[in-house]
Amino acid sequence: MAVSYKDLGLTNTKEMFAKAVEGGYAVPAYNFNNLEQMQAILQACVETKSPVILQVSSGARKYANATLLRNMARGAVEYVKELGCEIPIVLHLDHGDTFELCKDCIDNGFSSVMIDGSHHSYEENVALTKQVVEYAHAHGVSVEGELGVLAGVEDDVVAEESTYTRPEEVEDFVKRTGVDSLAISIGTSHGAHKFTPEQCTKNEDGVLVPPPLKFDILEEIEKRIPGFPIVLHGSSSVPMDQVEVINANGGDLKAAVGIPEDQLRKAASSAVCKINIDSDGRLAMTAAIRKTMNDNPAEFDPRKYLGPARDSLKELYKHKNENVLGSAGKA
Ligand SMILES: O=C(CO)COP(=O)(O)O
Ligand SMILES: O=C[C@H](O)COP(=O)(O)O
Ligand SMILES: [Zn+2]
Ligand SMILES: [Zn+2]
Repeated sequence: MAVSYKDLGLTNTKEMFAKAVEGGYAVPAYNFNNLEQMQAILQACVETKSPVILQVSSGARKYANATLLRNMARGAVEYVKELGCEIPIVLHLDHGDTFELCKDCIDNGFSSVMIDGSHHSYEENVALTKQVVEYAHAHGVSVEGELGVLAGVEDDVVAEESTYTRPEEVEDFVKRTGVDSLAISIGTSHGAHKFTPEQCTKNEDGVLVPPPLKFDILEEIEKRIPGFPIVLHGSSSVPMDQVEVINANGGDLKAAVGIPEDQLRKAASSAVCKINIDSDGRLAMTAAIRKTMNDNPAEFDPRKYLGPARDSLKELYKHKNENVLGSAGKA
């Protein structure tokens, strides 16, 4: 039997995005695969009074089981009430690649889905996205589409180079598909290695500084679809202090580079109203786990290393909400 997101107490993105575009901030979209990530996201967003998008990739569904994830989202709504602050919560499919997957999520309590047809031809992308929108909207569910390809691994597809979004396509795409938001490619990419050292310059401290995002493309897009909700994927900043902790405790992460926070702040103040962050959370958890295990070699209670990992993740997300996305206080 199908389960509607409304029965779980979740919301779609409609009002959430309208407020974010109007207010010049971005709603955080944090990926989760397990209990500790869920706790960290919810605690951080309640403490900062931020709306939140809980993101589930198809990999997360395989890892954690769709039924368990759905019931965790149901639990999330009750948990935030218990914490004393009712923030709007969206359960979102990240990088859906087929109609069937999107339909399955819609039938299983998701309030928002992404259909990423950007690896297909333009016309195929339009047709696939439109098909998902028709089914989703009949159920009150929001849909995110994508135009342009991000470099890196996406939907198990490896793109060596990004293809920036073509502003001249966005108006036609939005009109013909009926999507509620649009993910664009302006220089971000997935993972902890977003740029090669050759693509970067070095600042006076020897830190790699990547090329700036293509704000000219974003501006051109905004001119063509004024006020339309825009989404940025691949928006981890890859904090060097976390990378250093990982490497100092047996890790081996080389030449990791992310998107500088000032670039994201600037994007959040525009029509960009959803910013996707996953890798930074992975780094924070890994750093805390590596350090705790190294410092306490006799410890074997998972709570003793997952607990600090969760707390570090929570601090990271509070920082993002307060100092980067501007979503704090907007719930
Ligand atoms: O875009 C993302 C999820 O869809 C995550 O991006 P990062 O790898 O930069 O965290
Ligand atoms: O965009 C990808 C997200 O970071 C999710 O990653 P995943 O597919 O490994 O769960
Ligand atoms: Zn894509
Ligand atoms: Zn993504």
